[in-house]
Amino acid sequence: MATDFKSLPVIDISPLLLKCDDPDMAEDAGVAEVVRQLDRACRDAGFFYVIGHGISEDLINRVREITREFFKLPYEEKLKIKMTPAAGYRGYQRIGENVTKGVPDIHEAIDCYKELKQGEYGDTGKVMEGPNQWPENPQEFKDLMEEYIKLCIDLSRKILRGISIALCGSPYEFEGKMAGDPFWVMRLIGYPGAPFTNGKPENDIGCGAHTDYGLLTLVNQDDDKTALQVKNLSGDWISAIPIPGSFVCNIGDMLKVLLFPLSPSLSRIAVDENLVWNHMQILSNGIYESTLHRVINSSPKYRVCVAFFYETNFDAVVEPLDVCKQKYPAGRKGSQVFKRAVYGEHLVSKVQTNFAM
Ligand SMILES: O=C(O)CCC(=O)C(=O)O
Ligand SMILES: [Fe+2]
Repeated sequence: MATDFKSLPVIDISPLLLKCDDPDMAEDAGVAEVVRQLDRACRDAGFFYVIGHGISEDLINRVREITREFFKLPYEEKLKIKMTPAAGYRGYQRIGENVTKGVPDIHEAIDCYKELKQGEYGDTGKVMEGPNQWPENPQEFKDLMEEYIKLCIDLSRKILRGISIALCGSPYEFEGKMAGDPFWVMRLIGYPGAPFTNGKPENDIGCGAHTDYGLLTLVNQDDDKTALQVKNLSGDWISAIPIPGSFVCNIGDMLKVLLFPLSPSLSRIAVDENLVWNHMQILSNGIYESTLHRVINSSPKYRVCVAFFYETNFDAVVEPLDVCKQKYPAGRKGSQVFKRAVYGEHLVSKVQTNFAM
């Protein structure tokens, strides 16, 4: 949390989308302005709203509505696509089955992942193999979600071109070996409404404080409940108040890891908050954040959120860039060493510990 932001910036990315297949896009004044705003947002909060993204509001709303219809079905019906290790951790989880830092989260969810070809990534990939489990009811569920996923992949790649220009001038830092064949995760999440006691809502934690572990997340949340909260430097929780038709976008640990040496004492991928950002040839005091956030649905109404996580390639080696290693060979505080992380290994360790099976 780099600053004491009090709200999250709103970025109209339409100028970036117009030019984003042009290798010289960085020279366009409209693109340069979007890049400036993305850079500011990534340094200040790690979170921003995206508008002008080209995905129709109708589709965004329909994706949430069909998810709500599924969660309204009887439990036995939902169990037909139950998530198990044998199903590659794909499918339905009941309330409390997902765990954040040892505490069960008050949500139910369907998890889907990019489908891996058999044997494509050896033993690590094997854990995640298998087709996604789509419900047969509602009928058009699978087709709608597959259409939506394609659009989210495309949009994420384009936003990352803007972030890449902000970091190093080239639009393509997150393509090729790093994220040219990106893994993705989609979580369709339902948070029960808060029960009321003595006229006051009881704030159960829908999703405990965490950072996301990929590159970029696109959150499609209900328009009429404020539940997602983002932590600022002072420790205040700032609400991501819904803006209809927008995505709440946030950067994940992988993006941050690319920029920083890691502490070996941390079991999950996280980095020292105080390190000075030093990327490529550029020296900057800016730090890109993967900011802590949590979800508390204190509304009496059921809340739906569809979170799309755009990741690196499954086998990408994510490690601080060379320039960071040269600058801090033992870590900036002397006690740290550099650690390589293979994204797929990190993911597998997360999915295996995230669920109380
Ligand atoms: O429900 C939300 O608004 C966000 C959920 C979230 O942070 C996550 O699934 O990582
Ligand atoms: Fe998250």
